[in-house]
Amino acid sequence: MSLYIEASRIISRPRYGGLRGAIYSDSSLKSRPEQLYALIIETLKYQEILNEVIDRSGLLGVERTLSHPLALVLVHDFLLKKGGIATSTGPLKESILRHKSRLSSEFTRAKIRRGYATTAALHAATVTTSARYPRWVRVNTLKTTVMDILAGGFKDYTPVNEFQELFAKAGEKEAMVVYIDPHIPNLLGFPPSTDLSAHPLVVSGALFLQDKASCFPAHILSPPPDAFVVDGTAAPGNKTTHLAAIIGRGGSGKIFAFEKDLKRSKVLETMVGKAGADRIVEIRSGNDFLLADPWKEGEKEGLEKVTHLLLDPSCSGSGIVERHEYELLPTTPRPAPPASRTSKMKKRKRGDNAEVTPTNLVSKKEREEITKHNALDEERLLSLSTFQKKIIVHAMRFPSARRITYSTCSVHAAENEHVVLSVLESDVAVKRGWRVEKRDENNFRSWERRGLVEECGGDEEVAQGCIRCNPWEDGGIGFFVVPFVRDGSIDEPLAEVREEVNENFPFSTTLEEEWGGISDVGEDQAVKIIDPSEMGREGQKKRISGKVVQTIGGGAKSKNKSGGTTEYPKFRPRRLLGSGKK
Ligand SMILES: C[S@@+](CC[C@H](N)C(=O)[O-])C[C@H]1O[C@@H](n2cnc3c(N)ncnc32)[C@H](O)[C@@H]1O
Repeated sequence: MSLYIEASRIISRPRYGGLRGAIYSDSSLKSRPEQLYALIIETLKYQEILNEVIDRSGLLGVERTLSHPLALVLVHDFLLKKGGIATSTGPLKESILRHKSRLSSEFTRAKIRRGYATTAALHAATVTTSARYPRWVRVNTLKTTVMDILAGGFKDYTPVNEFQELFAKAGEKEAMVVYIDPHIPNLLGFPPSTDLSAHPLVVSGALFLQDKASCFPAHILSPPPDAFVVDGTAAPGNKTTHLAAIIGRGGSGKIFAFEKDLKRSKVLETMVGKAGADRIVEIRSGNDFLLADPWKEGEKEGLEKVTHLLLDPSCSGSGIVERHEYELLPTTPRPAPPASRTSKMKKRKRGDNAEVTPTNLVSKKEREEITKHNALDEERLLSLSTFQKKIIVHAMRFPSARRITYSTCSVHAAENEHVVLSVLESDVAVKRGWRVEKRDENNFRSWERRGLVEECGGDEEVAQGCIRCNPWEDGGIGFFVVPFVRDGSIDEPLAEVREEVNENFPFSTTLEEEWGGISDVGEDQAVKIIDPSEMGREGQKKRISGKVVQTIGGGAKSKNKSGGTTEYPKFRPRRLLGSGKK
């Protein structure tokens, strides 16, 4: 499939998150992802002027095989890319080259109407005016203060009241302005094109380039100076270092930063060092948080005392968008073919007038690939959310835990609200009294965008407790955070909770150990699956004759102790977990 057809297919289909995610996760694409990304991002950046050229040239009225998105990407490369359209021949290229003088002259007129004598002038203006969210900078209070920053290196910057004032107006350059964020203490916004990556204060770790939404979790978790804190999934360390700044140097608090990946642990170490937070953060390099055992001998003065946990696990990243990224703007309907040009057009059969969409240009095999890809997407989301739930449920078992934040840079409810609902139903949440903190109970009540009620099964209170951030319009990437709290008044005896940890985490146990000898409850007695999405390798929960039973999922495989693979039979009960009363 041509680069142009793939590009037009991507820009015309609904996208809930970032372009990079949409391209890199689509295994059905044949074009090089970087080439596709560059073509789409550049086309959409210039779409307003390109649309004007396409409209005024009457291209779509004549070339009936071109859809609007397909025309956009082709006209972009024809007019704006050095070297022009990226194929030597072919009907698509011909459909543009037939109109080359008209397109070129309309482009010149469109530039002049905007006051640009040259294409270079158009480029320069577009780079500054196309950015859609600020350059956010977190002031690291372990090293400096906002006052010092604004009175020192950034004294020439004038404060503005709204972050939108950081953006350049059409035809103007970005101004030297700064925005002091009202939601996150010590967060500053600069004009989008401000490049601070090599700034001495960034290099020294006094400033961190961190998106606004990425600062929500640590701020909402808000551990006091003497708190013992876990960051369960820490690298590269934005939130760990933010937590360290909140705890501060003066207190006796401590952060245990878990990172499973050894390479990423190195990045975390560098970041923590740069932040001046080594004395506050204990890095558990290459450690899987799911295996962290707060009851282990040696954790009496460590994990056992942890009250606050920040969980920002791997997710689909569907909320990640970039400053210069745009979506396809709606356009006017395709014009009727002009009478004077019909003679130049190929004779068309009756009923041939329907718009040719990129999908029509896709072969049957390619359509099948797209369907397969969509199924894979769903499978990927399911496996991510299974992992996300597991990590929250594990944190909820920590004996002294009182407060947890869970966050993702995903816009999918499957990784956000649905995960919240599911963990609230888990045994450990019910037994230990975990709930979603109410909107008016924490320091983030003034943030307007909350969880989606319809994705919270209509539960307004849970939805209001969740926090969402929409890509671009809220000043950055798409994000989700929820604070869970418990007051400890309905604690299960710790011994019982601990037993569940041990029961649930030997993925490498033998089948006999997993079954625990309870094999007398047959499949036909299962009446209700309580939470099918919890079915990881360890199986499903079912309500069987009034009991909640953990069973083993059909066909699931796991590594066993002797290094081989165990394939589980279908729905055999593993062990009784409780009375089933909720
Ligand atoms: C979304 S990133 C975290 C970003 C980080 N919070 C920040 O703000 O810089 C998720 C990280 O969790 C790590 N991870 C995934 N599963 C883990 C596990 N079971 N235990 C510890 N770390 C894990 C990944 O390697 C990855 O580095």
